[in-house]
Amino acid sequence: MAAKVPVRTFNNGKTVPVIGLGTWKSAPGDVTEAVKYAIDIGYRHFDCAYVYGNEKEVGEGIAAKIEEGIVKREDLFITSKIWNTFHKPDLVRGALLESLKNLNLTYLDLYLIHWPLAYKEGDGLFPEDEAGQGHLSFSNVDFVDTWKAMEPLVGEGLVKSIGVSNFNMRQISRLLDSAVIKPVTNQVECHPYLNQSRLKDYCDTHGILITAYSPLGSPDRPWARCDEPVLLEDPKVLAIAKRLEKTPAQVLIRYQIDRGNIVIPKSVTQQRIASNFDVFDFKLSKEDMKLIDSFDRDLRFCGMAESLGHRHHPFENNTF
Ligand SMILES: NC(=O)C1=CN([C@@H]2O[C@H](COP(=O)(O)OP(=O)(O)OC[C@H]3O[C@@H](n4cnc5c(N)ncnc54)[C@H](OP(=O)(O)O)[C@@H]3O)[C@@H](O)[C@H]2O)C=CC1
Ligand SMILES: CC(=O)C(C)=O
Repeated sequence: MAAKVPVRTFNNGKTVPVIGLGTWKSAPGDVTEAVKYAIDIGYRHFDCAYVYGNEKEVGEGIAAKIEEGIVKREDLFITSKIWNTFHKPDLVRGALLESLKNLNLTYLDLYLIHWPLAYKEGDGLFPEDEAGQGHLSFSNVDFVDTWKAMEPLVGEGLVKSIGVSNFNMRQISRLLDSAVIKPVTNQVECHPYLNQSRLKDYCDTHGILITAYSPLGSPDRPWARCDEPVLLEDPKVLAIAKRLEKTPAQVLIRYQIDRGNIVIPKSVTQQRIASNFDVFDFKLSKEDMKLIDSFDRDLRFCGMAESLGHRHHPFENNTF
């Protein structure tokens, strides 16, 4: 039997496994097998999103393992995210129902506002503006109003918890001013090159857990440039991994766990899915944590450059 994954507790008392499998860029043809294998070896947490275009295939992996009797639905923690074109309050419930249908589930454990940015409703997931120069068409919907439409979903039993993603400190503060339900997590890019220490301190103060996305530096992001540093090949990370007799990925994953974060590395490769999960037999020393903290270089790999100019862009104006 697979070992139990340690959990963290949200501000609403619900628990979340500290490590989950990311699914962005996992091809529909690969992700079902990846999810099935992950469940077999003990993963219980899966990070999904409508915009990843593979929820149906993730759901097939989950359904297969429930059918086989390996897990029950309540053993699993499934996250999805509302995409930017569905922020208008009257679209929110329908967007959730669509993800539930894709995933073949009756409820989600966690539903996130994927970005604080709203795009024009109804014209595909990346609507272009009238000039048609590849510029995105924005919507004026305020994420505070989107949040107000998400809150009733908890009472309805369609989602157990709600949270945000890619929110900066000011945006969380605005949300908290009117929220009836506090977000349980802010899912943000987080790794040694962008360790988010100030945002983390702010979130800690308000009982909001950080979920670290792209913890390995997202080497397969579609816009990666060959002149950008590769975190998994950083000689300083390699040296720590060698000294501890761990893989660089294990060190990067353990870094998040030892900071109190939740971490969601993505892989569709069985051997990596397994080794990324094999991180519960060691802990980084205080000295190594401090050393890795010092690698920060404010380097963001998922900057949402195509939405610069949006009034709710989270990373413009040097806001953390
Ligand atoms: N809320 C948001 O806006 C965002 C959320 N996310 C979420 O976070 C997840 C993780 O982030 P992501 O950007 O995918 O990037 P990660 O940092 O998790 O890196 C994934 C890449 O690393 C490779 N990899 C995985 N394990 C290893 C290993 N042990 N050794 C070497 N290479 C490895 C994978 O390859 P392979 O698969 O081929 O094995 C893949 O190319 C996403 O999948 C998604 O669920 C990510 C970005 C934005
Ligand atoms: C990967 C992802 O969630 C993005 C870019 O929004």
